Amino acid sequence: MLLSVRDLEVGYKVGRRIIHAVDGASFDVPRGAIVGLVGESGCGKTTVARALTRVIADNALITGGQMVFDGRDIAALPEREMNRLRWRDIAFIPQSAMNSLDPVYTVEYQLNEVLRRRGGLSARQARMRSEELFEMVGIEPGRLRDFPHQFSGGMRQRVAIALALALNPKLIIADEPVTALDVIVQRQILDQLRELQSQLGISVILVTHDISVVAYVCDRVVVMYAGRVAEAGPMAATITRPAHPYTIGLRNAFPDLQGAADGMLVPIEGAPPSLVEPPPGCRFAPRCPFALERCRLEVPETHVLADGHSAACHRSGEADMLRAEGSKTQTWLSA
Ligand SMILES: Nc1ncnc2c1ncn2[C@@H]1O[C@H](COP(=O)(O)OP(=O)(O)OP(=O)(O)O)[C@@H](O)[C@H]1O
Repeated sequence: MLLSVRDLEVGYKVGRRIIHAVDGASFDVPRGAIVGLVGESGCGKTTVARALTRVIADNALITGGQMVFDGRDIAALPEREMNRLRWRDIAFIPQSAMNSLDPVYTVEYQLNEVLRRRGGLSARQARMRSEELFEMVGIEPGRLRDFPHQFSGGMRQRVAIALALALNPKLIIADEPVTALDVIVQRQILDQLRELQSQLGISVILVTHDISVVAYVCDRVVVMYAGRVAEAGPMAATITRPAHPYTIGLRNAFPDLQGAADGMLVPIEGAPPSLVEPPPGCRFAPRCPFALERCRLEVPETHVLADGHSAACHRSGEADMLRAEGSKTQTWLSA
């Protein structure tokens, strides 16, 4: 396993309150796999992604858990060692990657910053590597001297991928890499990411709210809800045989996916709970059509359903019924 996250807790201090943005999240990233971290806005995906690089907001605090990357716990590494890990071992493509390229400098200058300052390459080596990287992501090397605004959105995303690949990391974390792009360009970028990932044997964590992106490109999926992992497993098994009502509901919100409710778009009514004072039991219980009294009171354990597939639901033993009922529109309308 390249990365094992266990019981991760990250909070944000706002005044005298703590927002428990990630509250006991556990998941694994195998070597050479693309893992989708999926869930609706505010569930803590970006917080997890940033905790993994330890580039977190000033008011954020990692308060518990482990993130064992290649045998070392990121949470416990001194900042100096962590800094050595960034770009070289773990590269992060932030959510606003397309706009985060500095408009004042050419793309080559920005690649040089990573290659020379971080990687210690000579000017000549950096030039050669930049050309190689551009070829890898399908951009004509002659365009290295262009400024970010001279590239289209999709091309800028490719540049961001080239930048992430610069020092041959073992893991790339990409936060919503295709969200702002139209569907055709999305597919091209995802195809490219997949191709590079398999060529180079790296692992990718792809953060997205869009489960159809996960279905298109990921090997595994981790479904987050309100700061916790609801369900995790191999992509095909989790999408076709989800066992957590939230995953079933999420699938219904993307009607193109196989198994979605009557082929119609059915949103999950309501909103996620407060992360300042989350409900005591299952966090999805207030919106769950299958919730029992117990669900409102007791935090569900994570149940292993099959090899590498698990769900944190008191009723995961009744998964066949949950799937059958959960794929009916009516179930969600009357919740
Ligand atoms: N710097 C911050 N200070 C206070 N609260 C924050 C901060 N950053 C994030 N949060 C809160 O933490 C929770 C998790 O946010 P996070 O950005 O990780 O979610 P997300 O699933 O990535 O959502 P999105 O897709 O909208 O970015 C949210 O309730 C959010 O409002």
